[in-house]
Amino acid sequence: MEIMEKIKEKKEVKNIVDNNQSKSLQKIDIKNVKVWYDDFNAIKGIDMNIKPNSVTAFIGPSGCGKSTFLRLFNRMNDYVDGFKMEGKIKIDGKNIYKKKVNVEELRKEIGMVFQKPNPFPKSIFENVAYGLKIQGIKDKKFIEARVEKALKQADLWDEVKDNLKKSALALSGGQQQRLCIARTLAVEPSIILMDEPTSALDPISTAKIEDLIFELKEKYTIIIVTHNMQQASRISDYTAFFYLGELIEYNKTKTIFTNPEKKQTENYITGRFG
Ligand SMILES: Nc1ncnc2c1ncn2[C@@H]1O[C@H](COP(=O)(O)OP(=O)(O)OP(=O)(O)O)[C@@H](O)[C@H]1O
Repeated sequence: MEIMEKIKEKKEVKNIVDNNQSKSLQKIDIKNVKVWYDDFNAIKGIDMNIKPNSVTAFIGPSGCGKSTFLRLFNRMNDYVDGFKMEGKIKIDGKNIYKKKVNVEELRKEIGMVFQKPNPFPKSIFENVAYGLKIQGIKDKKFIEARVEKALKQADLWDEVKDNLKKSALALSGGQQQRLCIARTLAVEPSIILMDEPTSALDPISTAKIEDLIFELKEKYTIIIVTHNMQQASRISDYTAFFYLGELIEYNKTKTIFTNPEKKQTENYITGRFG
């Protein structure tokens, strides 16, 4: 091969690698997203990238649009009357609002944990196995192995392994929330959305969930809405501050909490409003 051709070929390979690298730098790519509930403009044109294997905290005063924005990623707002969205959201490079997207498939990739633990009135085992069963998986051994793995990942296995048939409703609030995390993990999503997951829990259960989030980020991309500034600064890598439907500031958590660029961010994190 001529030397010039070899150089050209090397350059092309490098370009492919660079493109792939820049793609893999973002798990979620959000472009000019706007949301309305009927005439009310709840999200006013947000651009943002979320990095894989990281924890991103959404903070901001009540009603600023954090939950609305979070629920865009698993298309949960689709069920809300009067909801309308503009803009693009790509997950792993794919536009999740394209008409042909299978929303059930999308939700396998994106788990969600809510403010109040919401186990089903079923046994501990059935709660964790639920997502696998509705996917049509019947292999008992496979399901048992996944349930055990998910309960271990959620740091609940040791507490429940001898009582898997017990009702999930008999667990404490903190245990129920870890069960809900296990239920989410059992279907092996790549993103976990958490909407104030510890606001109904006592400090010890909160600490357990925070430790868990920290461990889970090795394998998952986690986005957490929180009103607790200490929590955001303890567990997140990146923090996004929202106000009145706009993304005011988004940066490394350390920067947001030690040296924010905007006065509004500083006022919020120091408790001067919100
Ligand atoms: N289903 C809905 N129908 C109409 N308006 C809604 C609906 N859900 C939210 N909104 C409005 O959209 C705005 C953003 O609400 P959202 O719940 O996303 O805010 P938030 O920042 O998560 O608030 P909080 O911290 O109190 O949970 C608010 O003004 C709210 O009243």
